[in-house]
Amino acid sequence: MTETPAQLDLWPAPYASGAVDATVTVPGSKSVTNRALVLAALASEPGWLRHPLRSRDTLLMAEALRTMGVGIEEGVGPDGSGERWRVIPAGLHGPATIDVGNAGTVMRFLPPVATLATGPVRFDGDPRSYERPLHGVIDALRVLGARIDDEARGALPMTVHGAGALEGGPVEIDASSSSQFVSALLLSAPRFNQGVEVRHTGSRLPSMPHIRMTVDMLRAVGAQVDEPETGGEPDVWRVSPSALLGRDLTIEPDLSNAQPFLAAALVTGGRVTIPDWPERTTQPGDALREIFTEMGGSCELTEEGLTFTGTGRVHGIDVDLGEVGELTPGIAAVAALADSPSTLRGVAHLRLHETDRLAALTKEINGLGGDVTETADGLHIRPRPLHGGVFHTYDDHRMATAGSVIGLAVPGVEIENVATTAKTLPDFPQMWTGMLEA
Ligand SMILES: O=C(O)C1=C[C@@H](OP(=O)(O)O)[C@@H](O)[C@H](O)C1
Ligand SMILES: C=C(OP(=O)(O)O)C(=O)O
Repeated sequence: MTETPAQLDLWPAPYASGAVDATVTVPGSKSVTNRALVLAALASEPGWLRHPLRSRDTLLMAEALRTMGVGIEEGVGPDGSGERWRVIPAGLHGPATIDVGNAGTVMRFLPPVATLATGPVRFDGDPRSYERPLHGVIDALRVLGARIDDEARGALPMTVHGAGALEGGPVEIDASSSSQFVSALLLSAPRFNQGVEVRHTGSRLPSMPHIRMTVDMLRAVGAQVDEPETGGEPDVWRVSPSALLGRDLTIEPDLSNAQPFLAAALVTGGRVTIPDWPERTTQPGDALREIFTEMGGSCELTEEGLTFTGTGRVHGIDVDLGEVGELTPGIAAVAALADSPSTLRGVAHLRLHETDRLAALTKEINGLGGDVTETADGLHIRPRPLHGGVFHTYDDHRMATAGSVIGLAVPGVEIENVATTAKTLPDFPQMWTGMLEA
């Protein structure tokens, strides 16, 4: 049956009649929260997470760890200091069933953890999770000594038969389809008998800042990591076996979720401040300072946070986004509103993200009158006058926020299933309207 508009869940994206001027507090980073949960669960003593992100992806991670025996007490700190979760490690056990949703971090980071549990741990998730690459993790874990039943061969659903320990040691993987393969193996490696030596053998390795984030967070809990950027062999990471410390960790705001708000300043010629923007960070969203400046704005990092100011003019950009792939939908949205063409390169692997992001962006921007073509590894975007219409999101949070950016500048854009932003930013619609009312 074909879907009629009446059956769609449509959210009229607010149009900005003038320049936005707002301060927007952005919740914690998905990538940092889910790494912190895994590392705290594998530690030898309890730990705390301050300001963790509470969203679908992080609640799935917390629930999965609980199912294997970890204690996670969600709560708020005293005197309105915000969300504060206590993680109490325990002997990991099956039988357990883990719902990964469509969270790359859950489907990739937890199979190595499950090898350390006693008993079978079943992994299942949204239909899209069956299509997302997982072979790098499955094949590597087998080489390192794990028993896995993957009836779909290299994909979900599957069962990891945890033996309470994993031998570990050297392994080669091709992580060109997802950096999360490398991060997954490194995060659990201190608990493998021999630790791990991961050698990436493929061509490109995307999302390097996310691998740096993994290495930094491992070191912060006491792990010993050798890696290419501090003098190690290229494309080789080594983690030694060791106990991990329970820490009291403050989670940074999610800079990729700050993107639509910064984009709002850029496309309306306004000003947006994001408090608590870290001075130093491994989050890929930090690259927005440079990318959005090149596209026509300017930014300043002060004690108040990052203030981004637009001029009302938006320029196209030619940029390799391989390191910061998750920023692509938001950059494409801004590029569609620019005064010159853009070429976004280095992001072929986005075809296997929450949805095929290259196809989805092309179809939806063109559906509003745009002129976008897919290239082998990205998008070519020639700005055209856009008109209103339905912007489909394909269960992809970043499609919903990208469409909302276009809606600021184009009257009559309706976002289908804006609730999909719950994956990483459940309050997005309220935050967006709040920004415009400020
Ligand atoms: O490790 C992480 O937290 C992430 C790594 C990246 O994945 P890919 O390397 O698969 O793109 C990124 O796109 C994703 O949003 C989060
Ligand atoms: C690719 C993304 O998520 P995941 O962690 O599910 O891979 C993303 O958030 O843009």
